[in-house]
Amino acid sequence: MSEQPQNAAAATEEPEYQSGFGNHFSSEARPGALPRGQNSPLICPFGLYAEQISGTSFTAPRKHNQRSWFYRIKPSVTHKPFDRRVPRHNRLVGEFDRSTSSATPTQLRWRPADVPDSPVDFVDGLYTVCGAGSAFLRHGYAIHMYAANKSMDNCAFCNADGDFLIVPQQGRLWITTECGRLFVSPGEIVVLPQGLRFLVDLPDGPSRGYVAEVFGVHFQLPDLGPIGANGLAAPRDFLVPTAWFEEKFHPGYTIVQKFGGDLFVAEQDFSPFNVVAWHGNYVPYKYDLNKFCPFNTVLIDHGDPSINTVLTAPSDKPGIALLDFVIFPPRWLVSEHTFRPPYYHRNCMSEFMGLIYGVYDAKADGFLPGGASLHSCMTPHGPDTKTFEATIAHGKGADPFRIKDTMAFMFESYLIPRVCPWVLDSPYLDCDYYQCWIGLKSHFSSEGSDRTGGAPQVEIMAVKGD
Ligand SMILES: O=C(O)Cc1cc(O)ccc1O
Repeated sequence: MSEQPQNAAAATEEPEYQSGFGNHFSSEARPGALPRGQNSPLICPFGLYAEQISGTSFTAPRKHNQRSWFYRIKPSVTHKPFDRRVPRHNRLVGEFDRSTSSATPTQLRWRPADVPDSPVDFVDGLYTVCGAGSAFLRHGYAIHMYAANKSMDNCAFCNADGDFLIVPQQGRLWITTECGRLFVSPGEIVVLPQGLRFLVDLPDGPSRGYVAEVFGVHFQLPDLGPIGANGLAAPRDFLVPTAWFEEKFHPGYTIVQKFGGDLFVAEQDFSPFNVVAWHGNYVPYKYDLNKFCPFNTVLIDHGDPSINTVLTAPSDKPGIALLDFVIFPPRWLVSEHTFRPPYYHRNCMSEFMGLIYGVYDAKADGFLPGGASLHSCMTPHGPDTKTFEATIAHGKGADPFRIKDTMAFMFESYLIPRVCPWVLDSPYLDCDYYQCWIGLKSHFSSEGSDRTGGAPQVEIMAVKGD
C-alpha cells in the first residue's frame, strides 16, 4: 500500500508533482515497479498487470503521438457490463444538433448558479451549456459548468468523449486519477485527458466552475511566433502527478463512463486507482494561472486577446482553433491615447467567457464571478455603457494603470456553439443583458471631436544628444 493518506478527501496538502509539458514522464510509487527495457514484459515487477492507454491513433505522427503505460494491481477491464445509468438528470450533451440544442445570435449572459442544498457530486453537478460538433465524429467541443457540494463516493468518472479542461471558480478540487493525485484551487486549471479515470473530492464543500471539453484533439501550448522563446505559459509550470495507488476491496464500486454525452455505469469490486507505476506522455496536468507571463501593447492600441492564450486545441486549419483557452490576468495597461478596455467588436470566432474572481474590465456590473457570457459568431459586443462613459469621462489612458485582483477567461472557437435548452430556460439567465449597451449614445459631432481636440495620436519623445 502507498504510504500516503488513504482517504483522499481528508488530505489537504499538495501532493508531489513532476513538471513539464508534453514530456515523457515516469513515476513509481514502489521503487522497482516500473519494468525496465520493455513496456509489456511476460511478468511485470511485483506481479502487476501492464496496460496501455492511447490518446492518439497508434500511427499518429510522433510529435502528436500520446500514450501512457500503467502497471496496476488489476487491469481496468475487470468489471461487469456497462448499463445505461438511470438518469438523475439528463443535462449532458455529446452531439450538438437540432434535437439537443439551438443556435442563437443573441448575446447571452448568466448570473452565477447557486450551489444546490441537496447532496450533489461533481458528475451530477455537471451540465452542458453549449457546444458544437459531435463526440462520435471526433470533432467539436462542449462547454459545461458544474455546481456541486459533495465528494464522489464509491465511484470514478471516465470521459470517453474528450479532454476536460476544468476551471474551478469556487472550492478546491482534490482529484484522484490513475496517474496520481492533483490538488486544484480556484486560479488553477486542470486538464484530464479523454478516457482517464478520475474522482473528484471537494475538501471545501460547495464548489463551482467551468469545463471545456474538446473532441478528437488535445490541448497544446500555443506557438510563440515573434514573442520569442519565452513568455505566456511556461512548460515548466505545468504539474503532472506522481504515481499513487490504493489496494482496496470496494464491493459495488462504480465506473461512470460518459460516452457520446450519455452516462453508463459498470460495477467492479476494487478501486481503479491501483496503478503502482506508470510512464508516458498521456497525462493529467494542472497549471496556476498566476504564473502566466502576459504580453501587451506598450505604446498604442488594445491588442487582440489571442496574445493571452494559455492552451489551444487546434483544428486542422493552420492558426485556427477548435478551442482556445485565453485569460485576462492582472497586468499593466500603459498604451497612450488608447481606449484601453476591449474594443467593440464582432468576431468570426465565438466567445464564451467566465470570471474566476474580481471584475472584468469591459463590464462594470452584471458579469460576476461564477457567471458566464456567450457571444456567438459575428454577434456584436464590447464594453457596457458604464465602462465606456467612465473611461472617456475620466480620461483614462494617460497614466500607467494596473489591473489588479482579477482573473477572467475565454473559451474561443471557430465552430459556432448551439445552446442547451436548460440554460436558455434557466433562472440564472440575465434577460436584460442587452440593456447594458442600450445607453450607449452618439458622441458624434460634425465639428470634430471635443475630446481629443485633434491631439496627436502618439506623443513622440525626442531625446536630444549632448
Ligand atoms: O471581451 C471580450 O469579448 C473578449 C475580448 C477581449 C479583448 O480584450 C479584445 C477582444 C475580445 O473579443
